Amino acid sequence: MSLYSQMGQHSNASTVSQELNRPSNIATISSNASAITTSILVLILLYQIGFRFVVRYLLLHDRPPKGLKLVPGPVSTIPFLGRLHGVNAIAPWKTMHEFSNQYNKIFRLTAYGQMHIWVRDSKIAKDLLVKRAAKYSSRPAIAAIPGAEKGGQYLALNELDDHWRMQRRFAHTVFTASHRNNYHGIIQPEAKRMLYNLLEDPTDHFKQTDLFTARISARLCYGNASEASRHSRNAHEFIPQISPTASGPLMNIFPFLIHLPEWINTSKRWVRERRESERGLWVSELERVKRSLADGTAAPYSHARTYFERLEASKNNTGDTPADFGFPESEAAHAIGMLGTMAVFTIGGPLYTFSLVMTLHPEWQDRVKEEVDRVVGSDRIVDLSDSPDLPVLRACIKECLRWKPPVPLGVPRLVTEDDDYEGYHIPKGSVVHIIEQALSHDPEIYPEPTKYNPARWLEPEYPSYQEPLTVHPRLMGFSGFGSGRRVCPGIELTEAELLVACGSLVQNFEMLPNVDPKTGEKVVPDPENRNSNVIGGPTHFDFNLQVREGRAEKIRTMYEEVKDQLG
Ligand code: HEM
Repeated sequence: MSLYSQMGQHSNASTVSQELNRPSNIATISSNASAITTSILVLILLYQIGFRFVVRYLLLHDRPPKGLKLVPGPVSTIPFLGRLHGVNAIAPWKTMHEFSNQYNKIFRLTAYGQMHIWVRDSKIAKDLLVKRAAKYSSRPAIAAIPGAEKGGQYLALNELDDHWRMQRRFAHTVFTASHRNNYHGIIQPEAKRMLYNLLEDPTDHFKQTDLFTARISARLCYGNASEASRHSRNAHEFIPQISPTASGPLMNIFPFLIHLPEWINTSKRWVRERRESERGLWVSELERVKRSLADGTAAPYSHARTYFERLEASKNNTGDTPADFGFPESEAAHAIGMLGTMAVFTIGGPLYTFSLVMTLHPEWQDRVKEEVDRVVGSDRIVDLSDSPDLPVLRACIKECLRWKPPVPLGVPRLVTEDDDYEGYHIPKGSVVHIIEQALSHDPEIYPEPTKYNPARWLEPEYPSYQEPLTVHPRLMGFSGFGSGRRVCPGIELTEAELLVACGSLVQNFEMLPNVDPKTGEKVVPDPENRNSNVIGGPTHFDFNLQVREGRAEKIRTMYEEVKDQLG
């Protein structure tokens, strides 16, 4: 078909013949023709590029090398966007758990042109994250926080580079020192403060459990809890901002939205403002520690103090002092701030779940009460040294983390080299997720997995039972904290805070369901009401927190004794 006849399809025929008969228009016609030719060539070119993109990127991109196959997975019905529909945006771990039951322990799901590999088996998780750690230990970018994976801004999100190595060494050093020194005696006084505040206002439990974790975190990081509420606020905004779920910015599900201006995509402003305020907070906290070291008023221990002392010592290095951590003060603000942030909501979630299960399961509350009363008595609260004698308390805590995992889909890993695993091709650039919800609900290890049953950690007939009970059950080694190079560095701190806080709660309070004044029926909280954050927990629920007989006076006296040390 000639160009003229193509033109004729789009114009009135008589008008065209009239135009053709006019000699003065011949030049115009030929220049129009060449413009149209160019346009069509451009269109063909774009079509070619588009076609190639579709064929190569969407179809061939996922094609495995000869002899290997792709990990199986649900069919994508929306080109490029992939299989987003049908995923429960409030509780995506439920969908992934269901898919993982259909596919044999490992499946693939492409979303927005990105291959995601989902694993529901602890052996495969270990094979990939531990045995092949060199390929599976980086982190993917987060659309809503561009660049978060670079420059040592957020240890937990950083790719596997030197910033990560230096900060990971720092985290190991400060957490080991804190653990060896019983967290510098911070946890118990803070637990007494929490008990006192709950006595004053028993309906304020959500805020008080949150402040308990935020204050300990701030004191460990900076030796001072005066900004604990700001740290907590930042943590509670940070976590949805990194979540690819209903609670976070839509950009984390549809990354192209990042290109829209702030006035259209208002969550960009939310992220920017939080990051600016976070940087201000982290820098000013660090500067305060620096000033207090100079004027001799610094707390005897803080992670920030350790940073500055090492820096100072390495400047005057005589050969027998350890080297500094290698990163500048501007990065230290982030290294310390991130550790502080992570220790708020991670522990707060299970602590809140504990109140929930004690309310739902009075039989277990009675068993913990009996154990704590017998071991600890009535004149003091639980101490870390009581741990070997409190297996029932430890079992009830660990069962909270198994029953409602705080990180139900793990923290994603980026694959940095092509891999072939058991005949499956796992391409570089894929994102691997370990479905903790499925691991901790594997019926072969945890019979009747949806049932809250701490006995599975205490009685030999259960597959998860381990001896001796003076040590087990414990959180160290539990799948919920990940594995390999990026395993959670906060496990011991979690264990310590939960032991003291949960034990003290049961020692001093009864946790009961509310009663509807009209019907006289118990109002039982619904354990399915959880937020959808990547690291989550129960949403606010109501229950009746009643001080135990004879405990009110004890709580007041204990608080008076420590009030001045709280800072
Ligand atoms: C119940 C409590 C907690 C749970 C369930 C938990 C779970 C996790 C998980 C699943 C990961 C990813 C591990 C992986 O990629 O294999 C992680 C990483 C991390 N956690 Fe925790 N965590 C908890 C408490 C804490 C606490 C108290 C801190 C204190 C600072 C903390 C700091 C971190 C950091 C910094 C990372 C990143 C490590 C890295 O990427 O190298 N976590 N945590």
